[in-house]
Amino acid sequence: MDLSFVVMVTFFISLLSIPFLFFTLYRRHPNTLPPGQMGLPFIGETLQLISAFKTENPEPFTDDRVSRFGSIFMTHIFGEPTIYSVDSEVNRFILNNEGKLFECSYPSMISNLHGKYSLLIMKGSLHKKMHSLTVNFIKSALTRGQLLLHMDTLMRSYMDSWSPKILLMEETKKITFALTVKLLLSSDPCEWTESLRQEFLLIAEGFWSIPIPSISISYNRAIKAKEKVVESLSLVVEERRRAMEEGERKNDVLGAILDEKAGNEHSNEMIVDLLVSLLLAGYETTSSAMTLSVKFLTENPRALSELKEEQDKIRAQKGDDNEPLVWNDYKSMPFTQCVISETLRVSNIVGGIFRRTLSDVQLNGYTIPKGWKIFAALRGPHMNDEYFKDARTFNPWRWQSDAEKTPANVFIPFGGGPRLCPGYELSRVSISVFLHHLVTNYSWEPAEKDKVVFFPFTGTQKRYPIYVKRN
Ligand code: HEM
Repeated sequence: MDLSFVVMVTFFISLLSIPFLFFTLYRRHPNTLPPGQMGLPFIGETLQLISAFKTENPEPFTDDRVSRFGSIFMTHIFGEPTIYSVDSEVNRFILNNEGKLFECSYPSMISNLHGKYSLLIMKGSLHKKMHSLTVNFIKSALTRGQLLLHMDTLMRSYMDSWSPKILLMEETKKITFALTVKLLLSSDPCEWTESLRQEFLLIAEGFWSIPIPSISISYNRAIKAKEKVVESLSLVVEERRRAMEEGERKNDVLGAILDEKAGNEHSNEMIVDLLVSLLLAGYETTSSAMTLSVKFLTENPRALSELKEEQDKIRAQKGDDNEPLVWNDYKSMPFTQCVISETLRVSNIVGGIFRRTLSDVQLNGYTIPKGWKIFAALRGPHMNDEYFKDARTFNPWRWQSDAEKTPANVFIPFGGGPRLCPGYELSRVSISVFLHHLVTNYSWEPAEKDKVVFFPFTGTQKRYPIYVKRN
């Protein structure tokens, strides 16, 4: 039988069964769920959400529903009835109760492309162990200084290769990829890392596509790219195991995984999935934050001049222009940190996180039944005037005066609880070093009008074309 016929039949059967399933789910707990609306059968409100997040101002999607239903409402997105929360306390509760009341549950296209041993998907004690191994390794690599040195060298050499007109988003992607590969595998940029990066671009394009290879070209390409990446990285792991047997040690994440007591018991599949998850999670996010920080600074000349003054001072204290930044330099950039926090707050690189309830859970007076999907919209509190005056305006100075007044559970661009982003400090340091070299050595201006969008990833529509000139 023709495969596409089978797919179509399956598709229509699921289409017909969704209202029934939903009706059954909803009827079991009719009065305990938050109010909301479910949109069309099967696709629910997914298209409204996507079209809002493809604009510069996605807020009306949530504002409209919050004004009618409150800060926790019910909707139907990405194939499932979902409880959508923009309430900061509820969001924090969800994050902190990971593994107890909730568990990570990304839409299938994302989880399929990650693999079952991805840090984002793994659960239980293995997740706990691998999460803390990653966090500890990154922390010590940063504070011991060797990672900062790599960053410095990489950023200078990439910036030296810039032509007068660049797409900043593409350039920052190359930089963050090279840096992550160095951190994970000690590999320097070469043909192999570039071809690996091309495969990662294809994988990322497959997120948010319909997860059926026979009807989605981008998903099909992403699956094939993932297979190539797995094959390529498996060879690296094999080779490293052999080298370690001969006594060779490398100070990178792969070395740390193989070095630990159970290192030999970890399968290649597990190690590769873990490496892939770090590359996927760190790559688009940090490069978007770098690009957007430059865009926001360009549009706020006063902020740019204050940041440049701070960075020029740091450079002036160095013996010569090639002297790399060290940890103490990073720790003496208070205004740069305000710019980074404000960029993260306004751009909401990760707009929210998906979870599933592990039992019936009480949230703000509602009972959310076991098995329901929850979306904790991290973006909601970040864009709320109650916590941030003129929340929709980029204002880095707010972090000088309001920092102590903002409750800790409100500003959470890196999530929280057991799944707190292991790359949170790494990305802040990378953005700081990037801004340092950019503002102390270059001037630039936008080459075209461009705008920020939030779907499928946060970034700019035209990848931020700029004319750039070395001073
Ligand atoms: C601006 C940059 C970044 C932002 C905004 C960001 C944001 C986040 C958020 C919100 C989460 C929580 C997801 C959840 O709870 O389900 C997360 C998790 C994660 N991030 Fe990041 N991230 C950034 C950079 C990085 C970098 C540089 C790396 C790696 C080198 C990284 C690796 C990860 C991984 C592996 C997870 C999953 C952790 C787990 O589930 O245990 N991220 N990130």
